[in-house]
Amino acid sequence: MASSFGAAQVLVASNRGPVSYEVREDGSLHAKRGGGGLVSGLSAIGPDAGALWVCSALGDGDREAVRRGVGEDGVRMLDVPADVHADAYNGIANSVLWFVHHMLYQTPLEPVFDAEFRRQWASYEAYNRAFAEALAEEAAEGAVAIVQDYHLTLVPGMLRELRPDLRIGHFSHTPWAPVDYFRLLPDDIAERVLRGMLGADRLGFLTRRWADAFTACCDAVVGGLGGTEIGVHGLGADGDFLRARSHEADVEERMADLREEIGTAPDGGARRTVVRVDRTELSKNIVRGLLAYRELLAGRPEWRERVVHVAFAYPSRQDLAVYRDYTAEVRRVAEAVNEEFGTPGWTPVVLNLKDDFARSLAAYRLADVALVNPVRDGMNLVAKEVPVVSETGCALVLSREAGAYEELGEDAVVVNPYDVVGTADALHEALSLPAGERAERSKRLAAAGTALPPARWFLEQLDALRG
Ligand SMILES: O=P(O)(O)OC[C@H]1O[C@H](O[C@H]2O[C@H](CO)[C@@H](O)[C@H](O)[C@H]2O)[C@H](O)[C@@H](O)[C@@H]1O
Repeated sequence: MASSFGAAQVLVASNRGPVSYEVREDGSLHAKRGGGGLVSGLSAIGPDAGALWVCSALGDGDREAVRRGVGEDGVRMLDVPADVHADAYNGIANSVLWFVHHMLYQTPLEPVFDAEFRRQWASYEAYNRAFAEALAEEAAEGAVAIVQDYHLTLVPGMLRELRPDLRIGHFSHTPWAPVDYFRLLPDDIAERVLRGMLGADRLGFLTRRWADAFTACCDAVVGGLGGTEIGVHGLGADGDFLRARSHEADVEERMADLREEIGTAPDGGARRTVVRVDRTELSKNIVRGLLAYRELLAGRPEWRERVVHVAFAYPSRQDLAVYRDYTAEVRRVAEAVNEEFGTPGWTPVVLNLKDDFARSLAAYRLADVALVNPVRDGMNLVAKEVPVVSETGCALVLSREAGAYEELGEDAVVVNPYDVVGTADALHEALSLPAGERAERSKRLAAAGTALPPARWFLEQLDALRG
């Protein structure tokens, strides 16, 4: 296949691919774009640029597509048995590795690594092996393979054994846990994860902080990095795409709807908007964000009727009870704020639980303040995207625990994500910034946030990997 990456063939491997399928009532298959920050980042360099993307079939629609031989050029979907995928994805990747790196365990009772965990771990190994074998089969002599994220930590080591001729990279889109937290994992598993990743020639991380944490874990658990190189590549937003997409007709339509829902202040002026857009993900800290907004309205009554919090909490990982419970809590707290403060002409929180990309872009355009307050986050692309699209320039309230803080911290209003009162104060400060200063800061945030757009982010890694 022709590639825009030069002579060597390029392969990418990730759990979630660039496309997923739905079976319609009439039995036809409908393709839609895959979701999440990783996919948005990789889409700019995937099949269209000539890379082969190996990913997993994720649901019945995808499995049906594989069975019918329906697919896109440059994408190979692996039909791993559904129970093996569920154990690997829900069980190990999202309930163990994600929790470790985001430090989400309620440690008096969790984690418990029992026989069930060991059974799921066997599936995680089988799942990783399926990827390694597919990559080994697809790769031409001397090809470059870049493996993505915590779902596939064992692939580099397995692939190295099968195909010593390849250049192998791995990129982590999550934070990396500090040594003491990483060592909650059983010793043999901690070692397997690190040795699996160290099978790569080069490992990439989103920030220096996560790269250093990984190095510290290797020093403590396996005596160092061996010959593996470490690189930092801070994935940025795709400014050109966002600017163009946010002016398409569907976004304009939704702007009109949103403007009506936001309404006008009692003096007839425009209401301010505090916007957040997240998957309903435990690490994103949506509930404390709502409590901070409540605190703002309680402690500074001058903002009542003058501000609306437009919060997007898209469905995520709903197979896991803890995510379903979190979604219910987000809804409960948003309703409680509306009940406590709402008036006939003012809904303080406009909560959106349905996935609608065009509507979130409309909210970006209307944003006066973006609220990004994760307890821990690999990067957080929303922090980088809103300043690019916001029409009047937006202020950014940003958690110091988001990877994006390393690049955007100077022009953001920075918060400790656990401090609800501090976050309420930050919201007040952001809402009160003089228009000129807000616009200036927003311009600098947009420039920093688009400094390494996805295509360059990927090319940078390829160049480094090829030496
Ligand atoms: O595939 P899902 O289980 O639905 O989850 C979606 C993605 O979540 C994580 O995204 C991270 O990657 C982003 C890009 O580098 C980063 O900006 C964000 O802050 C992270 O949370 C996960 O790492 C991906 O593998 C998932 O596909």
